[in-house]
Amino acid sequence: MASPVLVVAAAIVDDLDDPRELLAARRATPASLAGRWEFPGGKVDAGESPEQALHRELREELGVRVGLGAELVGPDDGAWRISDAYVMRLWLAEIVSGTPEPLVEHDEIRWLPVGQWADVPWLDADVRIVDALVASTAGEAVTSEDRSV
Ligand SMILES: Nc1nc2c([nH]c(=O)n2[C@H]2C[C@H](O)[C@@H](COP(=O)(O)OP(=O)(O)OP(=O)(O)O)O2)c(=O)[nH]1
Repeated sequence: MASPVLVVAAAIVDDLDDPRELLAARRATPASLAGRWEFPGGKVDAGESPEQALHRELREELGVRVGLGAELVGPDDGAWRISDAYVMRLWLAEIVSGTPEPLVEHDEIRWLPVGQWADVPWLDADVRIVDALVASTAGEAVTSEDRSV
């Protein structure tokens, strides 16, 4: 069987040191995925490193440049198996220039506040990844109630 194609994506947060908002993107295409939310990103092209591909995809899809933080290491040889055809790697990221807009395959982007990161209909394969992301950033994401004490 052919080895799965590598997809790279970003969990873009407002602040890598204190992540409170997560950027989710709603797919407009293809019809089978339209209306579901995902991490912006895409396939790695021949000759690209995963990180190069991720920067390219975020420029093309959202019009932003990012700084990458830690990778959210997955259970499938360090990555996240998302289907028979694809395996995904995901990095935390922070915008360093540009204002994100849904330029290509998305019709909406949304900053999800802390505590509501799972509250949109993510692509099926992303649900466990969002859960892992919430768990991995829980220690850093301080609620507004915490801040006031
Ligand atoms: N970008 C992205 N793709 C995901 C996620 N979760 C998930 O199952 N996928 C699937 C959807 C697609 O079937 C597959 C490939 O992603 P893609 O369609 O964004 O790749 P791409 O931008 O390179 O697409 P294209 O230029 O070939 O049209 O991965 C996710 O969180 N982000």
